[in-house]
Amino acid sequence: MDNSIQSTCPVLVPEGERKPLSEIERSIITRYRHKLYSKFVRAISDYNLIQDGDKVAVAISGGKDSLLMAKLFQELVKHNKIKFEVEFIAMDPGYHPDIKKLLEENCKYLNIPVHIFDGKIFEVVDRIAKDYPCYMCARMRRGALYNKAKELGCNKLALGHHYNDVIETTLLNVLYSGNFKTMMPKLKAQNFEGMELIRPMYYIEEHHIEQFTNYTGIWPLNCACMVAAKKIGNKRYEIKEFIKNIKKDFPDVEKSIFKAAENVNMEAILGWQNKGKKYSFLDFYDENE
Ligand SMILES: Nc1ncnc2c1ncn2[C@@H]1O[C@H](COP(=O)(O)OP(=O)(O)OP(=O)(O)O)[C@@H](O)[C@H]1O
Repeated sequence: MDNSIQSTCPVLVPEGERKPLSEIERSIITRYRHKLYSKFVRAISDYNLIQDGDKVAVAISGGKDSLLMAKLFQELVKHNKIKFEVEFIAMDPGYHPDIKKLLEENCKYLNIPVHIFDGKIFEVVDRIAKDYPCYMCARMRRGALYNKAKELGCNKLALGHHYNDVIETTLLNVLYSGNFKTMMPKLKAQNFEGMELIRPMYYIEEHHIEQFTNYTGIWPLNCACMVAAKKIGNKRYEIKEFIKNIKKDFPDVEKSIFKAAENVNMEAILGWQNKGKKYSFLDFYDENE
């Protein structure tokens, strides 16, 4: 892969003035309806992510994706088609005080009543997982978020992963881990009984989130990590560039990668795993002769 490609966090800094809240909220169902709100609602419906009676903890890191997700949830609650409740949660993993202030200010400006709680994850990860901080951080973060969600009486935890995260994860697994595994729109939590993780931004394209963020004039948190930042190259940014390059010759490449997980042909698969057990096509080769 080209060594000159970006291996650190891309930074999003909106060019214009911050728009009034009423304009930002209106834009979600007018200017950005097709690109954002309709796709959010469609993923919730296609994958049956939310039902009447649910209480969803919406996880906010303060980045562009989760700030938008919070506003999309508020819009959905307002529309009242599904009778469910939301709580907004943000775990402070040990952010620099200026970063934390930006998170608080953005949530206040956007009228997102967020519960910010201490996770102290950066400190622990830096101490015990110096070489692979991202993996450990993600695991600890997930646990902390589930705990908080449970404490608030929620049965679902919503994360702000989007369409491009899904595609990049699928490709990362094929290219670097030698397996075919996508990022699922929902899954049951393993260590938190009755709790489900949902990804309602599943169909939303990242460049549309960037367009929206630019339009709002809100400065999201960029690169708030205090452990891995600048220490290691991030394969995800390399994959982003890689996809961007293939897209020049094959504009539908993202759609194809996304669809691949919907169209797995079980007659052309050598092996698979299910509930921790491995299978080979040979195990079933002589069946139904
Ligand atoms: N400190 C945190 N507190 C609460 N939720 C978090 C936190 N960090 C991450 N999340 C949740 O996990 C999702 C994925 O995290 P990741 O670090 O990959 O974010 P990202 O792709 O940079 O998205 P974002 O723009 O929302 O930060 C976020 O969108 C958010 O829902």
